[in-house]
Amino acid sequence: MVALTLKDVGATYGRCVVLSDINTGTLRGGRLTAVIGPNAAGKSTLFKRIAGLAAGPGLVHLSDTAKGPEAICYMPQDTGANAVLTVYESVLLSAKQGSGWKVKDAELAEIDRVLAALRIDDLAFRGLGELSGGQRQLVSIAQALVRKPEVLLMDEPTSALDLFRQIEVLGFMKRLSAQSGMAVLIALHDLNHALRYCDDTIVISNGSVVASGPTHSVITAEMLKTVYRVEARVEACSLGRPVVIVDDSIQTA
Ligand SMILES: Nc1ncnc2c1ncn2[C@@H]1O[C@H](COP(=O)(O)OP(=O)(O)OP(=O)(O)O)[C@@H](O)[C@H]1O
Repeated sequence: MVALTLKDVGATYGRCVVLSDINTGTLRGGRLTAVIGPNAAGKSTLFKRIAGLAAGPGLVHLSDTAKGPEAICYMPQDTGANAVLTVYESVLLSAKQGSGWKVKDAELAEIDRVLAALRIDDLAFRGLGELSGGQRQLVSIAQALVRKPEVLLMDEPTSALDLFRQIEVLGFMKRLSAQSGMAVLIALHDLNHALRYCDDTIVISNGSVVASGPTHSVITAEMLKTVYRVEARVEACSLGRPVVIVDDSIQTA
């Protein structure tokens, strides 16, 4: 199974240093890892750096990969809609990225399978430009999945989805990563989603990793206070699951 390790990784935009000295333990296939942190902490930049779309020092090391650099797929936060294409065409185009133009029956079957799994098969022949924000986000997930990456970097993939779709997509990603051995990193703002679905969590603040490890040990009242500046509790709900309850913001002078 694929394993991703970051050693002393940094990222810069021109002369502006946005990330520095990012070290992770080995991020293994088959697991979901949440990447959390306040706005502008550097989560998207970390994904871009891992995907080779941002410059910076350090080493992004991928082992046990069958595909080499093609193994990594980055699903951006903002998904532009090319109004000319239909959903099906856009997903097919994504599946064929980097390979020839001959389309095999197995590739078409895979597209059908992914669209059905995300319950957007009814949108297949709609134009991208006429979709809602949530529908577009689901199409972006389909575009990423048909590429069959070994490492999938999902930047706030549920931000436009309703509650039902949020838990459906995250539950689906958890089952898929366990079955396929894909390593999935998900930038999230909903910490209860991280607690429920993600095996591990990396906390980024001001361009550095301030905590990482099993999600339940990382999302604590102390971390919420220092990183997010909120008074909060992590308590078991009536079903025994840990949940974050936010009481107040901490006002600083
Ligand atoms: N292309 C760019 N050029 C210069 N600075 C950038 C660029 N993209 C992002 N930044 C800066 O890098 C910092 C980190 O941004 P990034 O998008 O990685 O944060 P984030 O943690 O994903 O935030 P959010 O939760 O708000 O999406 C911010 O200060 C941002 O202004």
